[in-house]
Amino acid sequence: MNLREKYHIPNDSVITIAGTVGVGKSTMTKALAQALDFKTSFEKVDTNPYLEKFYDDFERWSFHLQVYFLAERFKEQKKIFEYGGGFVQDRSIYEDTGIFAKMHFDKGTMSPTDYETYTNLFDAMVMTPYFPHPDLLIYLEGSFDEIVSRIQERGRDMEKSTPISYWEEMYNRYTTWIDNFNACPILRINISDYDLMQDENPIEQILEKVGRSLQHSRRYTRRELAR
Ligand SMILES: Nc1ncnc2c1ncn2[C@@H]1O[C@H](COP(=O)(O)OP(=O)(O)O)[C@@H](O)[C@H]1O
Ligand SMILES: Nc1ncnc2c1ncn2[C@H]1C[C@H](O)[C@@H](COP(=O)(O)O)O1
Repeated sequence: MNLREKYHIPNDSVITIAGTVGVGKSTMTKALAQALDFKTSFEKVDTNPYLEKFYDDFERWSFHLQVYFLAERFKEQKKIFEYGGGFVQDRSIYEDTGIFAKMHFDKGTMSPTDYETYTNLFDAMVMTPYFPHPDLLIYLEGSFDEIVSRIQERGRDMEKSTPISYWEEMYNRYTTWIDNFNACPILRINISDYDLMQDENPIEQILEKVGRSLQHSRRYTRRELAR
């Protein structure tokens, strides 16, 4: 029996991993996809033509970057749909608007006109009945100090030279965002409870929780559809 069968995880599930920069989304995406024999959908950082420019000058590049990310994630979403699911996705599309675009607008590094254009585009593309939402959003959380030390350790120059206040603002916004998120079911995982780098890899404990959350959410969806 494979791990998908063991934990009752349907073959066509779409699981998205959310959380602040450096919390461990890519690491979790790889580990889960490997255990489940699912495909992965990663954010491409190295080939992003705007990201470094954005960290150099938020005001000049924030709109370009958001439109770029939206297009990339929408293409990935289409690919996931065409394959019929069976994916783990590194970061959800909801964080682009709920965290990043909003934060730059609130801080004055995205103009009101650009923000309105962006949110109109986002709503037209994503917040419709035609957009397939993930079956489960796994939210990774942990202490701010641990997350900042992971960003430093990973060593992307553009992130290392960004003031710590930026990461702190983002961290606080994530906490509020997840408490109000309702686009799909959520499973919260604290990085201090499940350390994927340990010798005793806790992936099966995570799969057990994923399986239970997926069954619960599918039962809920069926009940809602029957109403
Ligand atoms: N469980 C863990 N324990 C220790 N370090 C970790 C763990 N998970 C990830 N890391 C490290 O933290 C850094 C950020 O992880 P990453 O998966 O790239 O985060 P994200 O995709 O959320 O930005 C990387 O250097 C990674 O090796
Ligand atoms: N929507 C976004 N706006 C600004 N910056 C973003 C957005 N999505 C991702 N990013 C940045 C944050 C990090 O520097 C890299 C990759 O994110 P990570 O959380 O490490 O996967 O892109």
